[in-house]
Amino acid sequence: MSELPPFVTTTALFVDPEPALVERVITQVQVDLLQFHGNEPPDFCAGFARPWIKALRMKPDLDVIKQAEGYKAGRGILLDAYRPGVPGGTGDTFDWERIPLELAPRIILAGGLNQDNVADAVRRVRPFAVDVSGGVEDRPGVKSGNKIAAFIDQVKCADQRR
Ligand SMILES: O=C(O)c1ccccc1NCC(=O)[C@H](O)[C@H](O)COP(=O)(O)O
Repeated sequence: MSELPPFVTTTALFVDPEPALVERVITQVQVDLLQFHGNEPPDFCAGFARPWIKALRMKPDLDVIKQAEGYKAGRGILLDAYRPGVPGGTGDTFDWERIPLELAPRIILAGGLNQDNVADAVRRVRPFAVDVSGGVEDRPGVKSGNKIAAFIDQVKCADQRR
């Protein structure tokens, strides 16, 4: 961690952790931000000495505005695709039309993004940021420098056309 350049944010991602685990991680690792990707309630997310973001998985009946209001103390809301039994990294997209325009400045858009669809996503949703995992991998768990570069190029391109 000490070799990281300035302005890089280290994020610890949890799915329904025990509080003791979060405490142990933030004590032992230089973590800047917590990402909660399970069913953690707002009070739980806010219970540690770190800023946090909350992932909401876009289950068909999810009331996005109500949920986002509940987690308003966080630094942002990550919207991800919903697949039963899979907490994240599904590679699935969801219907971006479900994202209320007024939430866009707080939204980190995730779910099935890749170099072919991210420009369209940025233009349509206008999120604060995008998040990608599988779409920049050569095979599961192995990130591709070329795919990451192409992905970033597409995001920059779409940003310039805002
Ligand atoms: O990426 C994972 O394998 C993962 C596993 C369990 C919980 C969360 C996980 N990922 C969290 C992320 O923020 C992913 O980047 C996000 O789900 C998007 O993934 P993808 O659809 O593969 O781009």
